Amino acid sequence: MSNRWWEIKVSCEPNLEESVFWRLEKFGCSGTATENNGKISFIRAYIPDIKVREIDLAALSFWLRQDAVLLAIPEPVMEWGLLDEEDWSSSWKQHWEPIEVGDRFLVNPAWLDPPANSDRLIITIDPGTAFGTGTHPTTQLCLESLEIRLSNRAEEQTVADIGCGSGILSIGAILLGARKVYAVDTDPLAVNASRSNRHLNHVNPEKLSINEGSAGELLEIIPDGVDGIVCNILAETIVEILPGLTLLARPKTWGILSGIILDRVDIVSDALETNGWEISALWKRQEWCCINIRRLDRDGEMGT
Ligand SMILES: C[S@@+](CC[C@H](N)C(=O)[O-])C[C@H]1O[C@@H](n2cnc3c(N)ncnc32)[C@H](O)[C@@H]1O
Repeated sequence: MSNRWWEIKVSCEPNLEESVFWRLEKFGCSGTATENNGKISFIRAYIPDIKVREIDLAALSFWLRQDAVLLAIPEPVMEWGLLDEEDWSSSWKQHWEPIEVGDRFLVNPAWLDPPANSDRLIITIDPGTAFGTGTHPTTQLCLESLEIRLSNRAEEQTVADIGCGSGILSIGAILLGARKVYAVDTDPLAVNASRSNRHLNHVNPEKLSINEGSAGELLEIIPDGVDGIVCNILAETIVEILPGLTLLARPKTWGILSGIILDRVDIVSDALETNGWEISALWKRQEWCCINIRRLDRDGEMGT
């Protein structure tokens, strides 16, 4: 018998997007994709049908509407239906084209040939159920920030990718020349997806380690910390794990934090100050923003 998946489709105002993502993540969805026409966000998420019953989906729909009422935003519309494994994977494939990101990257779906004459760094991705196709603004902002951070002495730098999803940011960092990347994700399906994408991109496991867990688990592997941290998770989760990220930092460690909806920047920025970080740049795209950070205690040296 083939595996089946619930496909959940939510249409909502862009400023409800973060709250919808948060609910979907809590619900256990590991695959999500979004399109935004400027006025409405269309979010798709997938979850194996053995994990939830229809009554759970009805409850999810209720919570999404309730969140909108509390935020005084028009209520979202949620629909759901069952897909066979084959339909589920072709549904992904239909909605995804190669995409240029930043000045250097081209993210190419694994089932399409890469463009012949591109001078870009090609990241080949089959996301499986994991987040990270390169189409979401939060992923793009991270890749663009990595281009800046690794434009200088990349070969000397080690990077931690917290919440690696499909592994797209880790692979991007390796292609930019990082010495070593340590990736973690709490979702075992994301860990599997990252490992198979590492293989698809011919990245040596010695250069990119991928494990289940979060900042705490990484600290056991690399007690001396890293030169850079990239973390594309929602604002509330970033605040929660910030003390752990801080333990991974050295005096000159830089950070890239994405997945933050504009009106949640304040909670992240307060937590950053408490944990000894300052914001060096803030990039916005649609409703999302990505914060580039550096340590406050850098022995008086100005960071880049
Ligand atoms: C928005 S996706 C980012 C995926 C990819 N890094 C990207 O930029 O496209 C967030 C990922 O973080 C993982 N995650 C959520 N909470 C986490 C935590 N506390 N520690 C580590 N990973 C977490 C999720 O399973 C998910 O794969």
